[in-house]
Amino acid sequence: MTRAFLVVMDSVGIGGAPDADTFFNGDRPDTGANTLAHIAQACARGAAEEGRSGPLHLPHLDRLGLGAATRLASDAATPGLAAEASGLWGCAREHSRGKDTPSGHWELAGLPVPWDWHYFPDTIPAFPNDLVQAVAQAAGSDGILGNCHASGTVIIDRHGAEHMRTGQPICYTSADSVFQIAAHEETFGLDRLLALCKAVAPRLHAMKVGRVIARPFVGTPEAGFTRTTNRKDFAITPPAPVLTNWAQDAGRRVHGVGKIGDIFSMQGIDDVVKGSDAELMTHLARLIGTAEEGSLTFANFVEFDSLYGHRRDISGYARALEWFDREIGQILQSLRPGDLMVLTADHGNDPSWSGTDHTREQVPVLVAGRGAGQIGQVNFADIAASVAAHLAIPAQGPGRSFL
Ligand SMILES: O=P(O)(O)O[C@H]1O[C@H](CO)[C@@H](O)[C@H]1O
Ligand SMILES: [Mn+2]
Ligand SMILES: [Mn+2]
Repeated sequence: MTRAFLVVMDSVGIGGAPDADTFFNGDRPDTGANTLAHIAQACARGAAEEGRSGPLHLPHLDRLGLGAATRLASDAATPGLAAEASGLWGCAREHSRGKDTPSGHWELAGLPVPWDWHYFPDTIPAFPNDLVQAVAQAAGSDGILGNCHASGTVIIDRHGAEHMRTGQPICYTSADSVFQIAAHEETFGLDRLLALCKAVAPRLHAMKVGRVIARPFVGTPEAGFTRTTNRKDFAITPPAPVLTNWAQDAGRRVHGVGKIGDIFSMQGIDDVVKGSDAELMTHLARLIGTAEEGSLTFANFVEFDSLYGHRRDISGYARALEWFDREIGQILQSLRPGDLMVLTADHGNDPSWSGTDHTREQVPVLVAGRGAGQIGQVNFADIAASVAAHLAIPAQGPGRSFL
């Protein structure tokens, strides 16, 4: 028996999506967006010097094949990433018509999204009146604030004081199929915010809006507002069994790390640990020591995306990558013979791009524990099929194992 660790570096895209021209940030198509390459290029020209310095330094990921995968996906220059790949490496493309976290993760888990998500228009108001009424009623408020496309940090600065005064929830969306509700943890109440999201989620899911996201924050108008780690996503349940179900149905343990539980509505998942990425890394290290033979551990590290990609913070993103690389270097050393670790991503979020939304990109597929070589260009669902093949459990859906 062997174990599998599937680790998603949220939004670490490597460019080259063949359908990038059909996805947008505002009016600009995502053609040419390349999260990893553009960060590497900014670092190399000294344009990412906050809290770090010089060329992007990712020796462990690069040795697994990150630079090689990026050049395969997109032909982009990857200064600083020039190692001879010693892992099994390739790049993967997504087929679902969404560049969001659930679309990416479901497809990585073997299930391309079988429908078109509902997106709210980039207009003010963004939400239909009946939805606004329903949300206000569920919140027990006179109305809602926001009602537009926005960045989550900008909108709490804009409406935080009024929200504290009126008790109206701040509702906003993005280029993703999301309905996000921001509210103050103390004046509005965290439990009340979670209950509100849970109450309105079925209505939004029925519209094929992928997620209702609770966005709690703290602070004051004078000192400013900060979001907390108590974010919670209420996502549509995957409409068919995915990798986690395949494993559980075969009698295997399935451990979730980070937002995996939310993304899959806990389908097929035995237990989940949550926290900051630093805390999640500690949990992942612990699981490398304790995960049962034959088990699947599925982890998501979200801060690349939430703290740096959406904020268009190139230095911050580079710092996060360099931190992750150091940590994963340690983790790779503690894998046991027979263990498989796959490092990949769910979409891009190029911090050098315009707008604040995800970018349609291919993702890296970096495999430790199964020798060296080139996988080439594969599909997201092939990752699920490969993990299933490694665990010797039956797979479903369109994926084909590359192992
Ligand atoms: O700007 P914030 O609130 O971080 O929102 C981002 O987070 C959402 C979920 O990942 C995305 O759809 C994007 O809107
Ligand atoms: Mn994501
Ligand atoms: Mn995101």
